[in-house]
Amino acid sequence: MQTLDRLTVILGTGGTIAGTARTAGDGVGYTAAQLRVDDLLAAVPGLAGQPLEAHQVAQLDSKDMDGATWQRLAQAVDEHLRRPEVGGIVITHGTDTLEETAYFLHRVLAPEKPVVLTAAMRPATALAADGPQNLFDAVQVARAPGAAGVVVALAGRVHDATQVRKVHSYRVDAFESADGALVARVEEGAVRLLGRWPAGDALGLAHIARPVALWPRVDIVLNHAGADGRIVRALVAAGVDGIVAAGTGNGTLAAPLDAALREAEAAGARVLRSTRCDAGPVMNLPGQLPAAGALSPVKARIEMLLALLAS
Ligand SMILES: NC(=O)C[C@H](N)C(=O)O
Repeated sequence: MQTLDRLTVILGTGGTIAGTARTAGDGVGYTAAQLRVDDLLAAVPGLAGQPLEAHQVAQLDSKDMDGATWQRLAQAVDEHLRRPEVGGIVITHGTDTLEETAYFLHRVLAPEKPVVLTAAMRPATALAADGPQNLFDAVQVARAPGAAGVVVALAGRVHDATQVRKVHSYRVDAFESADGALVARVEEGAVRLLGRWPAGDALGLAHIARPVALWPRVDIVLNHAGADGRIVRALVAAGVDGIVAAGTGNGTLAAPLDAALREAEAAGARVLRSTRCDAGPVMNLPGQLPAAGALSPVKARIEMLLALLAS
């Protein structure tokens, strides 16, 4: 049973939450000069005196997130969660690929203790930085009785790793859950549960232990007006192992793209149809390439990568 005085471990990975702005009015997230996770904690007076421990796992703009950093992060999360005195983990991350890291950790670790990813849309030195409040909220989520699984806490809302997407390039509340279903809200430091904490079956760290240079190659191809099969054929020639097609609507594909994907499948590549729409599932229909269900293209890519790692 979780008690309120258990330790929360904060793992820093970089992102705009750790970024410094060029000028006080720069609200876009210049991240070249990055603050360490201890500096981020020091900027949140409300966290003083709480049982926290901070470690720097990476220091990058999350557009540059990669498999090796995921391996290191999953390893660190697993190690800290095994410590009986640790009640939960907070990960500070960039917003750009946050939903991918959250989904990856969910599928690999499916932790019983809470793992809360948080971020900021504005740099730490912006006039009205959002990082300190998000970090404070994330710690409250990690310490909330009953909290579990991989979630994302940002702008007072708590999202399930499987549902969350970045939907806005600039707004402070840049994330949404598919169909609007939130796990919880954070109000004045209190966590109000609205849904369920995420749960699932963990694949385990051994599943991703292969050196990243030997991981299968999975790419995403977009359907659009005038799309043809040239990119797909180039990918097959380059030795791609899997292709996620971000289709239109319910995963529909222009005829030449569909034909090229079927050729890729016949040549041995795994193929999945997802949708470029912001929400909604892609249904499996007779005679069509396999569907990714409710997974967004980037999460379907992770799912395929993990499936191919098993083979
Ligand atoms: N707001 C942000 O965090 C954006 C930044 N480029 C990142 O993902 O690291």
